[in-house]
Amino acid sequence: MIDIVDLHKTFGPNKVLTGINLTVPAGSTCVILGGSGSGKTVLMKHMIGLLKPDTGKVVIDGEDIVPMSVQGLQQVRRSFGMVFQAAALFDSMTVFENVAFPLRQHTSLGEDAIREKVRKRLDLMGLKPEVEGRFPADLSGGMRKRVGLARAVVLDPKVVLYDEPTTGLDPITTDSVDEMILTAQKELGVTSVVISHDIASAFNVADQIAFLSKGVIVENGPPEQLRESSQPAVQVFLQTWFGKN
Ligand SMILES: Nc1ncnc2c1ncn2[C@@H]1O[C@H](COP(=O)(O)OP(=O)(O)OP(=O)(O)O)[C@@H](O)[C@H]1O
Repeated sequence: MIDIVDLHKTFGPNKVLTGINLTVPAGSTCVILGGSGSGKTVLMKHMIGLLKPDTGKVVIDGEDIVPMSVQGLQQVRRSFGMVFQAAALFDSMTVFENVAFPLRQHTSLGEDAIREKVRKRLDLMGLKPEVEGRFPADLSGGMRKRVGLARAVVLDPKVVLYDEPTTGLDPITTDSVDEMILTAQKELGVTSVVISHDIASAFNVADQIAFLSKGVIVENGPPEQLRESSQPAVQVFLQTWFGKN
């Protein structure tokens, strides 16, 4: 579904990505792990064409998006759902209107069809119809995340990108966000890319973990492979994490 080939990106003197190769098969979940400033967000922005690489390819569903025009990219972005660290809901809109928003923007569905679709997605994320009329400020952090994911998947995307979805959450809420990511994968068959520095969560949800360090992916494979990695950068990261917990 996603194939990144020899991607390089420099900002002035700062060589952020220096030859990234990454394949994410359709329907699987890839977690991109790495320390602060290692280039995770920059890599994710290339996947939706928000940044253009200096060199390299970003193939999404068989098409290289690097040479695409703005219109072409808009089309490709329709097949992506995004979940941000802060749920990024519209505070002045109800839960229902937040989830309905992409349908109103990008489809010509009638009110009944919109209602049905919104209900289905809220239900999938474990949210009862009673919350539809509430505003984001009245929801817990975990519920806001659920609404954010319901909105991200309302247009039936092929890929969902999660930008540090568990940062700053307590352990129980983190577990429920992990569950939600697994539900979206299982029930909707989406391909997921999760940017994270939360190892516990990465091990919970990943089919594949790619570890980014100094501009390249130094380890890439199932979670067990990361645990047994002999790469110094991975070992330091794991030790720091397990020392902390
Ligand atoms: N638009 C930009 N212009 C210049 N430099 C940038 C830009 N975007 C990112 N960078 C630089 O690229 C490097 C990687 O940043 P990035 O945000 O991808 O890190 P990250 O791994 O996501 O970190 P964190 O976990 O802290 O969010 C940093 O040195 C950052 O300053």
